[in-house]
Amino acid sequence: MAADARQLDALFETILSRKAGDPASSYTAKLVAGGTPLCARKLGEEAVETVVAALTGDTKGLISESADLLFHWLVLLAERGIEPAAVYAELERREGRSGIDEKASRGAGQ
Ligand SMILES: N=c1c2ncn([C@@H]3O[C@H](COP(=O)(O)OP(=O)(O)OP(=O)(O)O)[C@@H](O)[C@H]3O)c2ncn1[C@@H]1O[C@H](COP(=O)(O)O)[C@@H](O)[C@H]1O
Repeated sequence: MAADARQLDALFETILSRKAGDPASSYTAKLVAGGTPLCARKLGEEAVETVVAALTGDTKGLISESADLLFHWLVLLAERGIEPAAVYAELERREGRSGIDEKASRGAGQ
C-alpha cells in the first residue's frame, strides 16, 4: 500500500490490536495502561514539539513530529473508544463551510 491517508486507518487497526497488550513490550499498551491522562499528556507534548519544529524552520522535524502527533492522537482516540471515522465524518460535515463564516454564526470575535 502506498503511503497515503489510508495509513492512518491501518495504524489505528494496529493500535487496537496492541492496546490490551503487554506494556513492557508495546508502547501503545503502555500509553493505554496510563489511561486518558497519560495519553492526553503525551499528545500535548507531541503537539508542542510539532509547533517548535515549525517555528524553528525544522522541516524534517516538522514531518517527524507530525507523525508522532498523529500516532499519539490515534492512541488517545483508541483509549477513549472513538473511531477515526467519527472524526472523518465531522470533517465531512464541515466541508465547504469557511471557518470565518462558522465563527461569525456563533457570534464569536477575532
Ligand atoms: N507509529 C508509531 C510511533 N510513532 C512514535 N512512536 C513512539 O512514540 C514515542 C515518542 O515519544 P517521545 O518522543 O516522548 O519519546 P520518549 O521520551 O522516549 O517517550 P517516554 O519515555 O516519555 O514515554 C517514541 O517511543 C516512539 O518510538 C511510535 N510507536 C509506535 N508506532 C506504531 O505503533 C505500532 C505498535 O507499536 P507498539 O505498541 O510499541 O508495539 C508500531 O509498529 C508502529 O507502527
